[in-house]
Amino acid sequence: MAESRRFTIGYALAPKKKNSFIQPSLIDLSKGRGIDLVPIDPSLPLLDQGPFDCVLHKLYGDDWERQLRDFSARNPGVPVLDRPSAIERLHNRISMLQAVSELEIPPGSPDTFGIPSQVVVYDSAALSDSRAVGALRFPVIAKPLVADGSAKSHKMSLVYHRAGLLKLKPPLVLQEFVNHGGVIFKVYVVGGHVRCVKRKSLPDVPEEKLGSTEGSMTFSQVSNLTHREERYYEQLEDAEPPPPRFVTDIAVGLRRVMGLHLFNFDMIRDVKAGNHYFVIDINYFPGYAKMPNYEAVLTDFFWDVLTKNEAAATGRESGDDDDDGDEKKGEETQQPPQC
Ligand SMILES: Nc1ncnc2c1ncn2[C@@H]1O[C@H](COP(=O)(O)OP(=O)(O)OP(=O)(O)O)[C@@H](O)[C@H]1O
Ligand SMILES: O=P(O)(O)O[C@H]1[C@H](O)[C@@H](O)[C@H](OP(=O)(O)O)[C@@H](OP(=O)(O)O)[C@H]1O
Ligand SMILES: [Mg+2]
Ligand SMILES: [Mg+2]
Repeated sequence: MAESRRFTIGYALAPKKKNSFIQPSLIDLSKGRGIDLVPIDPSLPLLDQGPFDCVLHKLYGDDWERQLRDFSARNPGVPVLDRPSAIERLHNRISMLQAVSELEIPPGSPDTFGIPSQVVVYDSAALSDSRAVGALRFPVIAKPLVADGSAKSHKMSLVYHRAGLLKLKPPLVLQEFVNHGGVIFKVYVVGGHVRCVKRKSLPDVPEEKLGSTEGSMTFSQVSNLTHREERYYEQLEDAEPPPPRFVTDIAVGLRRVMGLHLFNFDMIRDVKAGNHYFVIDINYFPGYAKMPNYEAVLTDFFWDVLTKNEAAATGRESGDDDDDGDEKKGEETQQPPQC
């Protein structure tokens, strides 16, 4: 009897990402579907490694991008998830959120979305220039302009007053802080699969403190912190998730606009408006292991990419004519994202 076709996915990930993502449970589930996950050694030339049926990656730097370009030139039929040129816009917090402004969502939902008011500051002089920051309402969150995966790129400051800006180090983005009930909605996208989870966020700034509090507070990766207070978990539990259709529309739209398969985005709900949401962050290849049932979701995604690519290569009718093979299926089988 002929052996059934096996596929090999090469993955190039930083050690921390590899440890969290490449779990034995994912390796085993994929193996059972005929997909072998094989590490790529980033210290060796990519062209000398393989053969691969697909390359999965999250590494930074010009050298890696050049290697991927050379690899694609030599192996035009091998999908690279995702294209470095598409990932690029997520390395800058301005171009990242411009994707949200490019979305065209069909009207019909009572819920609306956008991005918070923000300005980019390139030099220290602009921090004391009222023309640059004058239109912003405080408090603001100061975020490093570059989002390059470094610890530094996650170091934020909540700044209550203009004077608090002076000690900051540009380049950064000053974004208006929005009271949102201390809960963030993280929406994980894996091809056509969308999953929304609730996570810890910064607490609201009480009305009476607005405009009166001085100074600033630094913080980092608050949504990954475990919180010991039981009351907080109740708050998280009670938070009403955004409507599934609304979340899916934004996810599908962002996927199209950005040309990416693997990302998540953070959404908060304005406590004042009640039905207005702000997208505040988009991350390439986020911590999927934190998503319930991630092994099955990723394995299904790998299978779709590989089999549709194979069908396209062998000229068979795949029943799907999009560039990456999973979009149509994703829409047809789109599960409502759960929070
Ligand atoms: N405009 C805002 N209004 C209120 N809270 C905000 C705003 N922007 C960010 N936050 C809070 O700060 C946290 C960090 O911001 P952001 O998500 O932009 O940073 P990040 O380091 O890129 O996060 P991640 O770990 O998801 O990559 C958010 O999870 C949220 O709790
Ligand atoms: O290390 P960089 O490139 O900065 O990427 C991070 C993202 O910015 C975060 O959003 C990921 O955490 P979440 O999956 O909780 O969003 C976070 O997940 P991780 O810490 O589990 O790897 C990272 O993917
Ligand atoms: Mg975030
Ligand atoms: Mg981020």
